Amino acid sequence: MTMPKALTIAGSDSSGGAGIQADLKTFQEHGVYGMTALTVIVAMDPENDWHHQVFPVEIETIRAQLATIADGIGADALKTGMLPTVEIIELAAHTIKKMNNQHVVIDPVMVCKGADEVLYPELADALRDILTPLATVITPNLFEAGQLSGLGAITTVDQMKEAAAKIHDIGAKNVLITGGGKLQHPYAVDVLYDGRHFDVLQGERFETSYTHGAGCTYSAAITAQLAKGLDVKQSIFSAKEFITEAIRHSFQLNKHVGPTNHGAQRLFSK
Ligand SMILES: Nc1ncnc2c1ncn2[C@@H]1O[C@H](COP(=O)(O)OP(=O)(O)O)[C@@H](O)[C@H]1O
Ligand SMILES: Cc1ncc(COP(=O)(O)O)c(C=O)c1O
Ligand SMILES: [Mg+2]
Repeated sequence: MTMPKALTIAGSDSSGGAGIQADLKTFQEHGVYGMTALTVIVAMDPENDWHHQVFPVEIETIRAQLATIADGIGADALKTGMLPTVEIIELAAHTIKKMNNQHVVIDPVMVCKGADEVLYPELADALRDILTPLATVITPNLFEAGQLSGLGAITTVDQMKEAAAKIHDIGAKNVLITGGGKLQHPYAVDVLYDGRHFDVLQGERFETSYTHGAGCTYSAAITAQLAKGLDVKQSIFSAKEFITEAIRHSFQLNKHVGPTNHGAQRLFSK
């Protein structure tokens, strides 16, 4: 048999809800064979209020992992997650161009939920200039969309549309800005712009702080559906249902963090 294959170029979240762990669990839920190039390891300090500690992987180690897939296997779709240095962003971009993949999902991770601070402020420019033009779909959250578009704080759906148009101008084919729990709105609103139309996706919104890894899970679900051959809109609409169920059934891990439930659609949907 053959299986659709997806690659994620992303970081490890030791707590298991976000990063490469979220990506692999989500690929698996979709029946997609997941492969990885690990860029950074994130650990959380239990003695220091769950402070995020970030350990980048050596560039040569990342290069070797990417060669394994780019030169040795191939992938039907790929996504990026946390990329902790400009050099690593450049390497990811170089590999994406070399692979000439039709389905490239860029999750321009600049912040970790829970930590809520910019991990590497100097990376915003590199994510905008180097990776954004390569995206079939880019999935910034509100903060990241403000950085990429140059609009700063985004607080309304109209501003999400304005930011999406600006990010499309930078070269991303489809821009999906996630409003999530941060936007003051009765629904969990995401705005999609393909250069012609705006789609406003309204999902059921849950009053919960257990949304760790939501963005990773959402972008991985889009990647998995693209790998399976769905078109961009179908992939995004399906992924929105997947993340809504994952948040409906999210749970507490400890007093600091609650991840989305990657298996929720399989476990609880009728
Ligand atoms: N409280 C919530 N209830 C329902 N959906 C949510 C909630 N928070 C986030 N989402 C959805 O989860 C997906 C990921 O968005 P977001 O949380 O903004 O990403 P990130 O984790 O990158 O900050 C989006 O579809 C968003 O609308
Ligand atoms: C390795 C890694 N990637 C990405 C993220 C971003 O997670 P989210 O999906 O909540 O935006 C985190 C957050 O902790 C992380 O540790
Ligand atoms: Mg995110």
